[in-house]
Amino acid sequence: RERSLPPGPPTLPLLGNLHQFPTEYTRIQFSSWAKQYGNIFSLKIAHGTAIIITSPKIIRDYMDRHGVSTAGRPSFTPVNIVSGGLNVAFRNPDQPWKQLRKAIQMFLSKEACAKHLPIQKAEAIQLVYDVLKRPQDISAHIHRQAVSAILSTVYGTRSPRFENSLASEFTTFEHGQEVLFEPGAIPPIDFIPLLKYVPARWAPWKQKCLALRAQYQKIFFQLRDMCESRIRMNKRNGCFLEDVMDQQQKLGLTPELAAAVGANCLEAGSLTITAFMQTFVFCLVHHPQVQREAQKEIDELVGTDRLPNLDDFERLPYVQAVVNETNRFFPPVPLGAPHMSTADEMVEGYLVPKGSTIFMNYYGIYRDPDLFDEPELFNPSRFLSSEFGTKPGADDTGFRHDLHFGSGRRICPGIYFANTSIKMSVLNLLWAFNFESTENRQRDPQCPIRFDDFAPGLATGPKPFSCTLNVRSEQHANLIRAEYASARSTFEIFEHELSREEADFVANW
Ligand code: HEM
Repeated sequence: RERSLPPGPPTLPLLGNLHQFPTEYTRIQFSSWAKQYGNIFSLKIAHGTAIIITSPKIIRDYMDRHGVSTAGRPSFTPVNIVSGGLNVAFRNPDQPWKQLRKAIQMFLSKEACAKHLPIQKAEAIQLVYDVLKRPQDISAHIHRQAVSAILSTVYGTRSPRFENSLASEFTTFEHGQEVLFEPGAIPPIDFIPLLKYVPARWAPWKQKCLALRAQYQKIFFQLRDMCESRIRMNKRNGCFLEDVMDQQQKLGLTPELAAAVGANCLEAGSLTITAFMQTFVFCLVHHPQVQREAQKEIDELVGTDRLPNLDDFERLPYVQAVVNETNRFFPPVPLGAPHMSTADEMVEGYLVPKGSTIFMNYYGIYRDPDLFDEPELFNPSRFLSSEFGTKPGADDTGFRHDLHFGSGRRICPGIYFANTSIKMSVLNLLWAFNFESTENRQRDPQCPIRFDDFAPGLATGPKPFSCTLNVRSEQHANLIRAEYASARSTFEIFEHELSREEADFVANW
C-alpha cells in the first residue's frame, strides 16, 4: 500500500488484500475493518485501490461536494454482460448514461409521480387485500406489489398475482443477479482483467451471466414490444414508456436504449422497495410493543371508518420513526453502489487516487456505537429524541434522511417514488393487521434479531422468515374489501394484456 493512502489491513506482494476480500457479507467485514482502521480506510486489490467510507461527514464533504470527480463507476463486467452495457447504475457518466438518466428522471420527477399516485395507492390497497386473503404469503405479496406498481406506471401492464406472472419471472431473474453482483461474490475479474478471458466452461460466473442475459432480453424486449404494439393499435393507456417512444428521436434513444429505460426503473426500483418492506415486516413481527405503539398513534388519528392516506403520514411521528429506524437498522442497499474517482483528491489528509473504487458503508455508519446507543437493537424511539436517531452528544454532521439513497451526482432518482410507496404500504399494514411470528425457535427477548437473519446481496433484506398477519377486526376486513372493490377501476386500465389465467384470477380473487 502506498503511504499516502488511507490505512488498511496489511497487504501481500502482488495480491494486496485480494486474499482477504470477503466473498459474501462484505458489509460485516467492511464494518469490522472500519472499527480497526478508521472511517476512511483502503484495500489494495492487486494494483487497484478500494476506499471504504464509514462516515456521513466524509460522504458529505467528499462525495456530495465533489460530485463530478466522484461520479464515475468502476467497471463491473457481469452487469455489462447481463444488461448489454445499459444498466444506468453501473455506467460511467458518458452520453448513453446522460440519455438514460434524463429519461428516467422524466418518469420520477415530483410532477410525474403525481400521475403515478392513483396506481401506487391502488397497489397498496391490493397489498392489504392479498394479506387478508392469504396472510402467511406476505413476502410474495410485497414482491408482487413493488413489481406491479412499476410495471403499470412504466409499461402499462400489471401483475395481479405473483405465481406464473411477470412479477415472479422478473423476481427470479433479479435474485439471480443480486447474488452474483454482491461485491466479492465472483472472482475479481475487473481488477485482474486476464480472468475475463477464461472460457465459460471453466468460469461458472460467466455461465450465470449469459443465462441471465437471455432472461433479460426475454423479459424487457417483450415488455417494450407490448408498449409498441399498444401504440400501433391506438390503445395507449398513458404509461411512461409510451411517452419515451413518442420522444424517442428527441431523447436520442435507440430501441435498445428505450427498453433499457424501463429495465432500469424496474430493476433499481422494485427490489429496493421490496427489501425495505420485508425488513419492516420482519422487525415488526419481532417487536410487538412497536406495533402496539404505532397502532395506538394511527388509531387516534385515523380511527376504523377509513383506511389511512398519504397525508396522515406527516402527522404520525412514531410511524415516521418506525420507517427511519427500519432504514437505519438495515438499509436496503447496505454498501450503496460503488463509485469511482476520476481525479486525485486529498480526503482527511489521505490521497484518494484517480481510478479508486469507493464504497459508502451505510451499514457500518448505522451500526456505529459512537453514533447510536445500542445500534444492534431495533428501537424507533431513538428517532423521537434526535432527528437522526443519534445518541446524545454524538456528532451528526453530514446525516440526512436520504443518506442511504446514495450521494453526489449518482444519488438515487427514485427517492420520492420509493418513499410514497413505502409510506402508503406501512400505514395500511399497521392500520389493518397484527404481525405474529410463526417460527418455532426461541429468540433472545433482549435482542431478537441478529445480523445473520439478513441475506447477502447488493440490495437485500431478511432471509425467508415465517409469520402471519391477523386482521385487527371484522370492520377493518370489511373496509379493505370495499376499498379493493373501488380500486378495480384503477387497475382495469392496466389489465388489457393479462393472460387468460390471470384474467380468471382477477375475476375470482
Ligand atoms: C427503498 C428504495 C430505494 C433505495 C434504498 C435506493 C437506493 C439507491 C442507491 C443506494 C443507489 C446508488 C446511489 C449512488 O450511487 O450513490 C441508487 C441508484 C439508483 N436508483 Fe434507487 N433506491 C430505491 C428506489 C428506487 C426506485 C423506486 C427507483 C426507480 C423507479 C430507483 C432508481 C434508481 C436508479 C435509476 C439509480 C441509478 C442512478 C445512477 O447511477 O445514476 N431507485 N438507488
